[in-house]
Amino acid sequence: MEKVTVFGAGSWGTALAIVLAENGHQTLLWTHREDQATEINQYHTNKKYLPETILPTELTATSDLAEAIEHSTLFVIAVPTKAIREVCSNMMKTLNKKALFIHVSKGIEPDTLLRISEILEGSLPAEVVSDIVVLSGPSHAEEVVLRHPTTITAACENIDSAEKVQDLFMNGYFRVYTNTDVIGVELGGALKNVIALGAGISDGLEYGDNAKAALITRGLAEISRLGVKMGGNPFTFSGLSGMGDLIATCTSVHSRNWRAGNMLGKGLTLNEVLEKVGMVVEGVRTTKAAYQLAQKYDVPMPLTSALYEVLFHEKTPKDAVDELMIRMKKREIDLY
Ligand SMILES: NC(=O)C1=CN([C@@H]2O[C@H](COP(=O)(O)OP(=O)(O)OC[C@H]3O[C@@H](n4cnc5c(N)ncnc54)[C@H](OP(=O)(O)O)[C@@H]3O)[C@@H](O)[C@H]2O)C=CC1
Ligand SMILES: O=C(CO)COP(=O)(O)O
Repeated sequence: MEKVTVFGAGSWGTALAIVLAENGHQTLLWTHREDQATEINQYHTNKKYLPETILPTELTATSDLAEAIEHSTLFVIAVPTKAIREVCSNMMKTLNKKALFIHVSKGIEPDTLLRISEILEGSLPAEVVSDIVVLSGPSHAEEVVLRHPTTITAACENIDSAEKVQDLFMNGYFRVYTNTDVIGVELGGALKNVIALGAGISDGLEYGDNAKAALITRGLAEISRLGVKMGGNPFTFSGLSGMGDLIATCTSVHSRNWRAGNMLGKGLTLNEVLEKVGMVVEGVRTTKAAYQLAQKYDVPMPLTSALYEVLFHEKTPKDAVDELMIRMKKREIDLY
């Protein structure tokens, strides 16, 4: 059995910490909120993020970052994309040993256009990183804590590190596959959130199943188009971290991104929506990054562009959909 530290006690960090603790690993959950660490240690709950869940008593929490670092050399990074740099920078005040970094965040940084593993590589000196593995796939925390069957992918160019992560997490309800295509896995996980916002908008407008199926299918086409141009393996986009996660996020009431889109489709403003969801909606910032990537790589991404206009330039969702429908005629398959 191993010692593992999970950094970030939101819904996903907590759910993964439960999986690890149930697998027999000595798991410490770090939160930047002292009151939350106390709640987890005393009451074995995390009411804000997983209100119905009782945490295993073996799972302990701390708000002391130095203690969290000291605990292990296996670090699960489970904070939102926009917090990764701050967490790394704080870690570097005490981190003086090599650790395996397993990140589970799904985003791309606007302006720098970096994926999470690239942000980690740039924020952490090589002396403290034994490897970086991304764990990503269709996996809502709310279902994992119910021990419902879940499948996910651990990706690293070094297959040994991916297999190490597979062994750490795998159990009877949490099945982990491996992949060496980090670019494809990270891009699939981040870009599906953009399309999920669109699927939520479509449902908010009550456009029905035809429209949502179109969004998922054409969304996958534009994710793959960009992803392949950026160096991802085309097959990865039809795997768990691509199509799998896209389906889960576009069709689930658990999805923060779908829920946010749904409220936008019903007419709420972006600020009202973010206030109501109360958890990270990664797709908003990633829409900006994806729009910038589409321009940088000269890849047509009409759904992403339409969403960008809705989120950042006050286009109404209905106008955006109408304009998508009357674009120039196209062939469906653009690889011939
Ligand atoms: N939820 C899910 O089912 C899944 C989520 N993911 C991904 O995992 C990542 C985390 O998502 P999720 O757990 O849902 O997010 P939540 O919004 O549920 O939780 C985020 C957690 O990160 C903490 N946090 C935010 N900023 C900082 C900071 N600067 N320093 C330290 N801690 C911080 C929050 O603290 P505070 O309470 O103070 O805000 C909170 O504990 C996202 O990238 C998401 O896309 C991936 C798969 C599934
Ligand atoms: O990535 C997720 C499930 O795999 C979580 O998606 P949401 O952020 O939309 O809830």
